[in-house]
Amino acid sequence: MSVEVFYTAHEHPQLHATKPPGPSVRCILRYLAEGGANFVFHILPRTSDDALPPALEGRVLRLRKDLPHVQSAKEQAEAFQRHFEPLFAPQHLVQPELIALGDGFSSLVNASLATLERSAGRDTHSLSRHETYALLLADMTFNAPCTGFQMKPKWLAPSPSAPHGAKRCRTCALRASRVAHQRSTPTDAQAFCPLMLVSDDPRDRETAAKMVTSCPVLQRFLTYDASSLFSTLREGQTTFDPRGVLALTADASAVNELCKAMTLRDCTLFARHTSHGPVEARLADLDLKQPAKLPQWAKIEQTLTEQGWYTNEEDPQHWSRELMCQLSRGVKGV
Ligand SMILES: O=P(O)(O)O[C@@H]1[C@@H](OP(=O)(O)O)[C@H](OP(=O)(O)O)[C@H](O)[C@H](OP(=O)(O)O)[C@H]1OP(=O)(O)O
Ligand SMILES: Nc1ncnc2c1ncn2[C@@H]1O[C@H](COP(=O)(O)OP(=O)(O)OP(=O)(O)O)[C@@H](O)[C@H]1O
Repeated sequence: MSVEVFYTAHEHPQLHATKPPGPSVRCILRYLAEGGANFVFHILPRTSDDALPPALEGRVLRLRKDLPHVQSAKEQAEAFQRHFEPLFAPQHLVQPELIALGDGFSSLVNASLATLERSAGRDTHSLSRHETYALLLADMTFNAPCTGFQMKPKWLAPSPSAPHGAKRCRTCALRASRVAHQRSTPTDAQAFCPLMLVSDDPRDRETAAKMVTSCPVLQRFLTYDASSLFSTLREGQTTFDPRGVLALTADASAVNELCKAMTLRDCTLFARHTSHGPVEARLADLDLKQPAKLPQWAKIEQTLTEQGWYTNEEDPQHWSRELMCQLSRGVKGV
């Protein structure tokens, strides 16, 4: 699905649905992917003879979905700057930049999205007609000879809500419960325990790395060089959520901290490298989660505990010995 739009930068960068008065650059938005909360588009020149304006070169456009739990692009950018940018080195982040949207932009893109075959469950999602901004992000896709990967590190420490003697971390427990119901997400398909990424034993880290990528350089990066990045992620997850959602007080600042921890538990790591170049690794999708999700997070913890997923004591009909999780091997990883 592609749609033609117009870029101007008179006062500030802006994308228009129709040609505005004065000079503008035509460009093409091509659907790349979508998650639960956002659409992502490649930005291309109109023809191979045209060039993109420097501000759009090497960028993708992220447009937020019209869903109640999704913040506006401006709120996303502000929350990123306030809460997450200070935690990581700039070279390890995908920095969002705001770009304004002209009248009719969302309707134009929505009409194009309607022509696209999208995954069931998400095919009704559309752009908010009231949104006036989108985000420009570094394009982290990669093409040969460049190799790369995208993965979610997820929960790098055991859930503080899990019962004593848990044999599964939050990610492994949720994966096991979904497998029992014949469900699997891309995170489940990663098929390693996140605690392995932060294990003291490099052999564990290497095993996880091999599940992420077949590229030896990127495996080495994940096993050794990414350790401080994963440690910072884990520290944020545990510092902002020391007691777990079930022990949460109504205190607004505790709720906000939990939302930060949950954001750090659901971000994406992109990494890539060319044959002789260094590895470029950046965290993305650091959109502050919203308190509206609290009941859902609490429900997940309750279910994982009550149905025995944490302790590997699930219903015999679904039971299988946990082999993947570090906790089942008696390794704490924290
Ligand atoms: O609850 P989880 O751990 O399964 O995480 C959800 C993710 O599932 P995953 O396990 O990574 O496949 C889920 O990812 P998918 O849609 O399955 O790719 C979303 O990221 C969801 O966040 P949001 O509702 O889009 O804000 C994520 O929800 P929360 O991070 O708000 O819990
Ligand atoms: N900067 C980027 N460069 C290349 N591809 C990207 C980039 N950002 C996102 N994508 C692609 O678009 C997909 C959806 O983007 P994103 O994770 O931002 O959406 P989301 O709705 O916030 O996701 P989630 O469902 O995890 O909440 C990603 O999984 C990835 O494949």
